Amino acid sequence: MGYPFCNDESAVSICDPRRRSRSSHQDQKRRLKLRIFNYDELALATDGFSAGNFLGKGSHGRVYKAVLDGGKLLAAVKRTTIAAADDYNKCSSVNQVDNEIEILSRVRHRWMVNLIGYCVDHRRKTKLLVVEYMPNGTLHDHLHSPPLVSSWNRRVKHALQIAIAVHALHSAETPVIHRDIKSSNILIDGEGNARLADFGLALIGNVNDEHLKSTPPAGTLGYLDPSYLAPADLTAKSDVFSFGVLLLEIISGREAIDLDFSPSCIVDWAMPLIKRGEFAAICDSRIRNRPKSAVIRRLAVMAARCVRSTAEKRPDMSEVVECLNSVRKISQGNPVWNRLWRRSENRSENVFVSEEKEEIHVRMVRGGSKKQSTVSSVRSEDGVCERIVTEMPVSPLPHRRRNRVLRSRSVGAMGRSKVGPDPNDGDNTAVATTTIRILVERERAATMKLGKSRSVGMVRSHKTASRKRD
Ligand SMILES: Nc1ncnc2c1ncn2[C@@H]1O[C@H](COP(=O)(O)OP(=O)(O)OP(=O)(O)O)[C@@H](O)[C@H]1O
Repeated sequence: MGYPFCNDESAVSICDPRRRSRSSHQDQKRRLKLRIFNYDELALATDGFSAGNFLGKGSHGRVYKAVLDGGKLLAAVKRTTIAAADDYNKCSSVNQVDNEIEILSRVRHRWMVNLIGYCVDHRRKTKLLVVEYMPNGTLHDHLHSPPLVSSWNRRVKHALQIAIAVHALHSAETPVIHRDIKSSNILIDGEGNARLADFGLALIGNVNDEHLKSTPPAGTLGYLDPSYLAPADLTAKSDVFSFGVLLLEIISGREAIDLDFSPSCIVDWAMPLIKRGEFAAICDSRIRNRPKSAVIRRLAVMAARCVRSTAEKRPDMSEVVECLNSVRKISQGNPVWNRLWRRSENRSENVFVSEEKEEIHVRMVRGGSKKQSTVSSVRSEDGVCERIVTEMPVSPLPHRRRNRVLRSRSVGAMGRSKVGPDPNDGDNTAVATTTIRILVERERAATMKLGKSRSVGMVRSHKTASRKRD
């Protein structure tokens, strides 16, 4: 496989080989050489892939910390085994690594974990991806592993950074749909910024391109768009759905699927509360400083809009970025912005206008003064209701037994695969919790139908999957 090269621009940069003839000069200028590593160099840099340098394990293989260039460059090396053709799981892993190289060699962004280079060693049947090293764990750790509890400001910043990265991917000259947005695919860099990682399931091209139309649905249960049932259903709005789930996770601090909650699926749990305007009930009570009511309301309504069952009605990522930008300004306490915001809060007309701009058609009913801890209701066309509650009761999230949380794994569809644990995985300790793997056979091009609960997927054939859209 030949991999074209990109430079590092502030926006996403894409090199599409199909466009090379048209803009070869421009392309030439934009290309920057990816490094081709040899195996020994990476073995040395990871101390022989030692346990001390082990960072984690994903569905494609293991990840190690590497010290390169005499200590000047820290990197993460993702190692996958090239296996026999009849090994479904490993084939799928290799396909995902190939896909990740293919996409990351064309796309770069400051809020993404970018590719530095790669190594293919046929003798050892190994492929290695060398990406930027992120020393501060995953967003999943920051949200769900006490004592790390992110502040509201930090959560909003991370949500905005990821929204910007996803928007850049969607709006690139040759768009990219990530298909696996989730908190464990967001890594935190040395400066505390959130970076989007793991492009193993991503697809590059226009949704009408043949290769996109023929790729079976894939993603992670709990984050997967329920309207993405067949290859033809794929649009950028599937990423918007996953981002909405991520936003709910950021607001609430609960997992996308958590059996200690009823309903266990975060969308089904949060939506009724948001519709009733009970924003405090979805807030992560572990954060000491309460969020401004405007912050939590805007975040919750945006999340609710992102997870709407009708894909077309979801906002696009530019709108999400715009909303999160304004939320960030409010949460940071920018005095000018706060003054403007308070003024609009005090005039129902302005609230109407601003919410209408967000395509939620609201009717504002003001009930009493703020001092009296009263509630104002804002009802949208689709039943999403906002209540501006001056005194917000905080109901703590119930105590969670960690082993009741389903750690979501990517549903691979880059190659042939099957349901069940990886038989080649001798070490399951890295995944302490239950792992769900539902894998879709490419040949059968099975479609995934999510029930109304949106949390549990089952595989259906084309014939049986009735695609009811609202
Ligand atoms: N660039 C990196 N820098 C530092 N640590 C990393 C990096 N990439 C991955 N890791 C660590 O390795 C772990 C495994 O990552 P990987 O992307 O392979 O799988 P995953 O996203 O956790 O799972 P899945 O592949 O099923 O989606 C991560 O949880 C993280 O702890």
